Amino acid sequence: MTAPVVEGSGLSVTYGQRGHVHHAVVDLTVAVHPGEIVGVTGASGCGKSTTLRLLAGLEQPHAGTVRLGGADIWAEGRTPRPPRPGYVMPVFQDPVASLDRRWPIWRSVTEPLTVGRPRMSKQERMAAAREHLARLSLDHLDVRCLPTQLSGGQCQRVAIARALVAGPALVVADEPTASLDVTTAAGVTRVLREAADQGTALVIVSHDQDRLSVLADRILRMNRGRVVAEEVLRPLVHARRGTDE
Ligand SMILES: Nc1ncnc2c1ncn2[C@@H]1O[C@H](COP(=O)(O)OP(=O)(O)OP(=O)(O)O)[C@@H](O)[C@H]1O
Repeated sequence: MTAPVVEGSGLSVTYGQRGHVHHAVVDLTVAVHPGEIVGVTGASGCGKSTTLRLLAGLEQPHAGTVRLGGADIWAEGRTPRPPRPGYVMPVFQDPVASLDRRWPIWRSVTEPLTVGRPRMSKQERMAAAREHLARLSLDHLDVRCLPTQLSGGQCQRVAIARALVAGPALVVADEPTASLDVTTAAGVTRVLREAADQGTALVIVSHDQDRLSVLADRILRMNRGRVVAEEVLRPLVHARRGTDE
């Protein structure tokens, strides 16, 4: 089996002060491998989004370690050290807030392509944005428009296109299909699965159990900050990708 893309061990996060302490995540251990889709579900407030932020290196745990690409990202203190820029791409719960309001969407979508790669012209970037947005049924959009001119569901798909465009090692997505109708959500599900088939690992938070059952290889159920159940839906995922054949 290949090395995990992300490995969280004994993670705990506590909010509040003495007397009013709230344990948002408690002793959480999880490893996600290339090409694997892990769903995280549970009641509102059980710690799903905090778990995503921990695995993305966006929040420092009060206890435990987070390894991205094998490196302990908090080893040197309060500044996370991911393996490389763009190694992990987040899709936040508020899709409008996750995009820069001043940037036309072609710029947001293709920004990850500008990091450590040959320079692309504006025309090339606009064409790449159109191509990736078309895969998410947004081919009718003018790529020069601003996020403020789009619906929440359209922004969500723009954010997903941005997250996937450069083939990151890991995508963490908070309710990526929440604002979408059934047909559009199915299209997004297909694109996320295709990304996994290309080797990207995904951690998806969702309240939608049916959607997760279709999408995920493994589902973690959380309650009061803890993983209380793990359901393996596709146990042969690593063999399927030929990593241990
Ligand atoms: N910055 C913060 N300060 C204080 N408490 C917080 C903070 N962030 C989260 N919490 C608390 O930690 C707990 C877990 O929050 P989290 O957002 O991870 O839950 P969730 O399962 O994602 O919820 P939802 O499904 O409603 O988005 C909640 O009780 C929340 O109120």
